[in-house]
Amino acid sequence: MKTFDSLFAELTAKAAARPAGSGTVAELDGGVHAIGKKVVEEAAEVWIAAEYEGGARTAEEISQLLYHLQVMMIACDLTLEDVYAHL
Ligand SMILES: N=c1c2ncn([C@@H]3O[C@H](COP(=O)(O)OP(=O)(O)OP(=O)(O)O)[C@@H](O)[C@H]3O)c2ncn1[C@@H]1O[C@H](COP(=O)(O)O)[C@@H](O)[C@H]1O
Repeated sequence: MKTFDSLFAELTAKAAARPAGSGTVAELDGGVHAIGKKVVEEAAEVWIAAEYEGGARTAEEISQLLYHLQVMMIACDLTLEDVYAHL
């Protein structure tokens, strides 16, 4: 099973290698403004799922929010340690 750290390693490698067809590369190329919109959209979907759609859908939406947050971290040249330092 993937973890937050292993997904971040995978996305970092994709950002460096830029394989064709990668949604991560496409999202990074969209820039911080576009990535920010995805973060806000997914955060809203977490809220709606938690309030109306049950645990399974909420978990799925949270996973998508975590993904877009990681894309934002990479776009901003932030490491896991940069974030963990504030936990
Ligand atoms: N975990 C994720 C992941 N979570 C969310 N997403 C993206 O976020 C979108 C969220 O889905 P929604 O249904 O909310 O959005 P949507 O409006 O239908 O989609 P869009 O029209 O906005 O693309 C998905 O369509 C994916 O584009 C993800 N994209 C990739 N990953 C993982 O990231 C890794 C690298 O992926 P690639 O860069 O695509 O190879 C792989 O392990 C993937 O499994």
